[in-house]
Amino acid sequence: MSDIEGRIGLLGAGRMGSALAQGWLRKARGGISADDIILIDPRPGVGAQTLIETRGVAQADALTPELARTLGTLVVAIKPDQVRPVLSALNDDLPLDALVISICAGVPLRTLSKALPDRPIVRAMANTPAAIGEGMSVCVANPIADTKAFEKRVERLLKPAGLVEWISDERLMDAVTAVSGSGPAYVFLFTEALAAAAEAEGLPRALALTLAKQTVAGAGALMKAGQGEPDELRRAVTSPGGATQAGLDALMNGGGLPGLVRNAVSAAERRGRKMGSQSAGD
Ligand SMILES: NC(=O)C1=CN([C@@H]2O[C@H](COP(=O)(O)OP(=O)(O)OC[C@H]3O[C@@H](n4cnc5c(N)ncnc54)[C@H](O)[C@@H]3O)[C@@H](O)[C@H]2O)C=CC1
Ligand SMILES: O=C(O)[C@@H]1CCC=N1
Repeated sequence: MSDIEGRIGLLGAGRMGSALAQGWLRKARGGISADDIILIDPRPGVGAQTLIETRGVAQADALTPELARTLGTLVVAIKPDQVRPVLSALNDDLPLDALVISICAGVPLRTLSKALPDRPIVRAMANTPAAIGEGMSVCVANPIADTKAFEKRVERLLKPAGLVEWISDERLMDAVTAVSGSGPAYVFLFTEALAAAAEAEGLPRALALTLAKQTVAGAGALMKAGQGEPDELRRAVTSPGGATQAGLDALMNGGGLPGLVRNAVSAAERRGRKMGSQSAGD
């Protein structure tokens, strides 16, 4: 065991839960060790299954009262509509000082606090690049968890999976979800579209996919390396009157890509907000 406070139960080890657990255990000598974690899921996802088989991470089919009593931290990564009934059933057994972190989209702190009253609860939005330590998590705490000590505990859990930011206005969480939670899907769709366009121009399918993937990954790595802000990096590729300019003009045409992205983020934000009011029973 490492110096993590108590055992970490990960409730729901599907696609996002697996990515988080992989992020936690990415470094052989990271802050969290395999012994610290129990994956609670009757059908763990592929990534979680690999951790069970290769790293000896413990697994349970259900969060029983006996298991709940052993937890220092509960990370909730089940589907949003299951959160309220599943957590309410734990109320008598989860220790009052156990830290609860929910990464469920559109599940507000008030829903979590109704299910598990008087506990430190943090609502976070993560994303799947967490699996390789390149995730983005944004957190908001309820009043009980709003202390430096809890902030440190949360960061010890989420920093091995990537960057961590805090907000104090929970209403921004649906916008966060629409940008960094859903964002990897937008980037993958762009990559698919780039590969399809490459193929349409006559490149063989395998080469088209390699060019699209490496271009998106390389551009991301350049931004991450701090070689300039996105607009500067774009200008560095764009020779006046050259090929890139012609391509960008087509992308910007009639509102083009920026308008599409604006609509996508706005639609995702609205969906998150609707899920939130449904889950809170508003
Ligand atoms: N997939 C993503 O990129 C992101 C997902 N999220 C949130 O993470 C949560 C999970 O999403 P995904 O991983 O995509 O879904 P998923 O369907 O891949 O995983 C859900 C897992 O929960 C398990 N499960 C269901 N009921 C359970 C129970 N009572 N006890 C234990 N395990 C149970 C299922 O067997 C499944 O493995 C959602 O609330 C979602 O909003 C948040 C950020 C990003
Ligand atoms: O699609 C969803 O609702 C979740 C939240 C962000 C990514 N996946």
